[in-house]
Amino acid sequence: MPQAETITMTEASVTLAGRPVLVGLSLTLTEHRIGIVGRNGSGKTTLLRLLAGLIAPTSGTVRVGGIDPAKDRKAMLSRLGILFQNPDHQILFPTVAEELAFGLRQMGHPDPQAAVRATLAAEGRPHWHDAPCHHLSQGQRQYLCLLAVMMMEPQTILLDEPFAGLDLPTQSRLARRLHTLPQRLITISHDPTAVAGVDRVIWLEGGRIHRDGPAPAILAEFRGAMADLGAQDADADL
Ligand SMILES: Nc1ncnc2c1ncn2[C@@H]1O[C@H](COP(=O)(O)OP(=O)(O)OP(=O)(O)O)[C@@H](O)[C@H]1O
Repeated sequence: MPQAETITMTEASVTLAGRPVLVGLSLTLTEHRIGIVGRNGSGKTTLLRLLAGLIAPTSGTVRVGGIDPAKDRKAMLSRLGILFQNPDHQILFPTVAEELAFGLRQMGHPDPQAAVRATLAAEGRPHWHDAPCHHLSQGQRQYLCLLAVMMMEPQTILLDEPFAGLDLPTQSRLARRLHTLPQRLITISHDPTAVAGVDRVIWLEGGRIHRDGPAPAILAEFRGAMADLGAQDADADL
């Protein structure tokens, strides 16, 4: 797999329904493991959508390997994959095999069906092939979505709260699996545990970069600030 290309944002802002949601973000992302933390409503998911080209900046620029992700969706198939927080926002097809084949077909893969069979066999889940997606549990559906993304072998995978709604053993299994992936991972979470050990943490606050640096220092400060806010009943602004 080729090295993940640099992602850059230059003074990128997003206004939604007249409200500034992201404000003047300038970032150069080159690290292998990146965490983005922030409170509810701080703009994390909007940033992920912006990086993936699902929305365009209201002003400023976003480039993935020099390409505008909002303008060239096809070029992004091999560059960016997304694992959404809710697998049901991602799954489009009734059966596992159809779901897994879709991305490959979009990419012009010569034999998606054979690739799906091979992947399910390698995962020890050949019995999933014809299973209806809605018969899988939430954790299994999320795993299915991860498999679909992995099969497309994008350079970078964007993960939105990947551990939310999963029980502890499923979280551990997913964390181990993610850890071994050769791709660049950009993980978005309100939970500092989900991004402990990454190379770089970006802390968003009110749509702006509040802190940006090594995980131990930034996460210690983030935990402290969240504990202080929690002690103050400070959720009225959510
Ligand atoms: N389509 C939209 N129209 C208007 N406002 C929006 C839209 N999408 C998001 N927002 C607002 O933008 C802000 C940031 O939302 P976003 O979902 O990016 O935050 P988040 O950090 O991912 O939050 P959470 O942790 O709760 O998922 C919120 O105040 C939200 O209400």
